[in-house]
Amino acid sequence: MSPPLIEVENLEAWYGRRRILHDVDFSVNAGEIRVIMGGSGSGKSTLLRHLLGLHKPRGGNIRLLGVDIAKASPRELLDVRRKIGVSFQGGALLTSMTVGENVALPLREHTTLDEHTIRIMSRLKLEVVNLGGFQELMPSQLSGGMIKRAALARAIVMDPKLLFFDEPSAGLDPVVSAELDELILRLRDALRMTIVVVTHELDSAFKIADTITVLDEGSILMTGTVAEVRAAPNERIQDLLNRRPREIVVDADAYLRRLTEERA
Ligand SMILES: Nc1ncnc2c1ncn2[C@@H]1O[C@H](COP(=O)(O)OP(=O)(O)OP(=O)(O)O)[C@@H](O)[C@H]1O
Repeated sequence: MSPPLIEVENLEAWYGRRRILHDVDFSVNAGEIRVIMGGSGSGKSTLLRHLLGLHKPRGGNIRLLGVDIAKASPRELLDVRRKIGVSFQGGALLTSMTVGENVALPLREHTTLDEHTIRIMSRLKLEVVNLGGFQELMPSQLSGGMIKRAALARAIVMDPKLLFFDEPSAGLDPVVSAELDELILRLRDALRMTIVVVTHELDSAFKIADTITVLDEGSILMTGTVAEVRAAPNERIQDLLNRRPREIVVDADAYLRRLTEERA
């Protein structure tokens, strides 16, 4: 069996004096769709930023495609980044360029391919996401779901081994969101991509995940298959699955102390 594409050991992440992630351990194997699930503020985006090497971990290790990203040279980091696709929340297409030009951007930036090949490759990827023939439109002429799909085409235009998708369903209606789920499954099956999806949408997570990592208050409650997560006896997991709110206990003194400490 090939080694995991992502290996995280004992990851610890801080913002200033606040510890956000601790004891985070998990790995992602080739060909799987891993969903990282957790409530608001559980640390999903922080984890994603560390996985992508945008922040250095305060403790622990992250190996991405076999490279320890905290110790990697800028050249090694660039090499790893070229093999990774990322689709962030909001899509972030450049509004002054056509859809086709947006999708072609990574090829222009990272390769020396000629114009004709770049056009063919970006058109092919637009077809993969069901946007064949839309290359000449401007992003403002697309619906929310189409923008997400165009951003996905851009994320996969370099045929990445590993694709990160942050909150695919955010801002989409259920039907469009279900279409995007189908597309993610197709990328795994047809293009054999390994995909990490960060979401708090349970329906979507259960539909697309091979495995789920459940994050809560900065640590991992469990990693398992959909069936294992659904059947987990852990009370906090069941609260998340049944959308039961956490009991909010406010310690006003501790809150004020932290505020003044953070300002000091
Ligand atoms: N740049 C930052 N500086 C300081 N604290 C931050 C920063 N970004 C996030 N945090 C804090 O870290 C914690 C985890 O936030 P994070 O955005 O990773 O959670 P999340 O699970 O992605 O939440 P959501 O689903 O609401 O986006 C939160 O308490 C948040 O306030």
